[in-house]
Amino acid sequence: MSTFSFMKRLIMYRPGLYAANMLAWTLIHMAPLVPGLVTKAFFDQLEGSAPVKYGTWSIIALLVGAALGRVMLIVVGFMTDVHARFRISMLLRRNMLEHVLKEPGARAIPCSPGEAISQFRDDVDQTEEAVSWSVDVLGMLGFAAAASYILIRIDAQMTLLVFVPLIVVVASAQIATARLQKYRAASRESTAKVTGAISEMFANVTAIQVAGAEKRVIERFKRLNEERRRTMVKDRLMGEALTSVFTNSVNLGTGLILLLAGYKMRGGSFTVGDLSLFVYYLTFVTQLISNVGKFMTYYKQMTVGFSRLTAMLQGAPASVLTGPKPLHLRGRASGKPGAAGASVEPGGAEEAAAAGAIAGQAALAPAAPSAGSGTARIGGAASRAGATHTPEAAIAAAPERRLQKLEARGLTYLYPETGRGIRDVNLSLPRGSFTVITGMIGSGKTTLVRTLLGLLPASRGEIRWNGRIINDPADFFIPPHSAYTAQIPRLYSDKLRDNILLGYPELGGNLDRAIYSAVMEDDIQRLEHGLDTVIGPRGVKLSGGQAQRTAAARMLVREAELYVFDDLSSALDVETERKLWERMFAERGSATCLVVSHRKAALAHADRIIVMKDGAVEAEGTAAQLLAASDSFRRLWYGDEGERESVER
Ligand SMILES: Nc1ncnc2c1ncn2[C@@H]1O[C@H](COP(=O)(O)OP(=O)(O)OP(=O)(O)O)[C@@H](O)[C@H]1O
Repeated sequence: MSTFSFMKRLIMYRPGLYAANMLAWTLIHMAPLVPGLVTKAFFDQLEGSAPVKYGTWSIIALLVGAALGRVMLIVVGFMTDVHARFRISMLLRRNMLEHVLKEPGARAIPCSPGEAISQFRDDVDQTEEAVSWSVDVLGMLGFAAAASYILIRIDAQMTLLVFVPLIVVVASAQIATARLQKYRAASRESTAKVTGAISEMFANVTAIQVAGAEKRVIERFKRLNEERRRTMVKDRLMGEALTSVFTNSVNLGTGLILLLAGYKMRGGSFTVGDLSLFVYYLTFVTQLISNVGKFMTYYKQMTVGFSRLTAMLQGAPASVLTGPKPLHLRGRASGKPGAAGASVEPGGAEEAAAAGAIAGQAALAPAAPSAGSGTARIGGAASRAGATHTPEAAIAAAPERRLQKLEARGLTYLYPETGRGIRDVNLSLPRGSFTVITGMIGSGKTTLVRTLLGLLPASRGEIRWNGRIINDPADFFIPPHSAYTAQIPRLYSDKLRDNILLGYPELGGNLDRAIYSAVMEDDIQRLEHGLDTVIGPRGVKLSGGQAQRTAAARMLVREAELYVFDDLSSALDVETERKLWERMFAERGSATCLVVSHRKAALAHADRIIVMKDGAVEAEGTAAQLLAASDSFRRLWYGDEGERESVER
């Protein structure tokens, strides 16, 4: 899609509002024609070169009326402009957010969160600016045409002599703004590098101290600052030079008019009224040229912004950005389907999606009403409490959706950046089974569970739930079908309770049970305000183990058929981990578990262990079978904590 079509589609989102805005601004730009002519008539009367048509008071009334009229037009113009701008930027942000929330959670954005935020803010603002300035073009050209016609009729030679050089000066200055843009971009980039370096330093104080790297870090910081100083000086110098050209070109033009007018007035071919009209229109013509230049600059910036916004779509068509959608949130209260309106904590799309914080229960919509006995679950309070509004009610109402068997065949996902990932993985999880995926670092364990859950887009393979192919795993693998705890917990600066519930209803003791299963009851007692303790940005007030168990409790509070843990126990001590698995086994009922772990406490409980190597399944079986058959497994088993546990299962 070209930038022009992009702009056209944005305009067509609210064509009536755009037309009203354009009408208002055309009138605003054309309005100065009137006071110019009134002033000319006034001076011509005074001079006696024109018959007296209006008294002094009539002329004052006309001028005041014209000024008031323009003020009112400007008020209307600002109102239409604000409305039009808001709709354009909100449509873009809404559509982008909806797209990001629909993308596989682990690759929802193709850049860092900071860059994505800057695109949501700056690129959208630039687009809004360009579309908003496009309404001025008609009025500015209209004024230029009318003013030129009037002035040429008075004195064609003088019009040419004064306006042509002026147009050349201002237009050249406008062309120079391209260079200004370059300098501005460079100064912004160098500022971003300096702030980036500061945030990296603050985030890595310990690493810098441990490596004794203070001197090198400061040297680098100095270099970045020096680069910033140079780019900022260029930027400011160019900016000030251009401003002075724009400001002084009016004075220059006025000087030229005075020189020529004096000469012509002596010859009697030029009146004082003509002089006033030339001087009056001169200001507006200069403004006009500079405004046309501004529009061209904004248009260029929009082209850059548009390509960055399109890159955010990761291959989806650019028309996604401009799809006409309602902006209001009516009918989108939390808990209802609809991704864009749902409240999702920033930065945690993957975990929030998997934990069911996004209210996307669309996959369950056509649930057939039929009776079914509830199954025992860790977080099963909701259905026991008869809370029919919870997602679990959907499973209760549609027992055929209860997991009997989950299968994956030929599952493949390779990261575009490294070409590594997983290849042709087969998996079969019967109801109630406890399967552990294990393997060396980088063998593909996380990639496998993420691809299975739709958090990464599989390039090949199929996933079947009770034999039925799941086409959109990202929409399907959410509670009550499945709940997931990611390897790195994403916590928010909020109360511990809200971090666990993430908007889920607290019903019939489900929270207490989840806390117990996640072995958190003692930690909560030790916290100053218990569950109401605010845990700080990213949960900094919690230890690594507490953060992981909070994430586990978040998963366990949701009733699900399948629980997926990605290396849940990596920050837990042996005793806490033992308790956690014991409680899981006692509480999970018939729920199915898929666990990434290399720890014996999990491996020893497993019905089936899958050993991953270089992105493929290397061996499968129980711990006893694998200890006999797999070298890799023996290394993992005996390499763990130095324990020598016997295999009891
Ligand atoms: N975001 C990414 N971009 C590119 N390559 C990646 C990315 N994440 C993982 N990989 C690569 O994919 C392969 C599998 O990684 P994965 O994280 O699935 O392994 P893992 O077995 O879960 O490792 P760990 O035990 O450290 O969690 C590795 O070779 C890794 O380098």
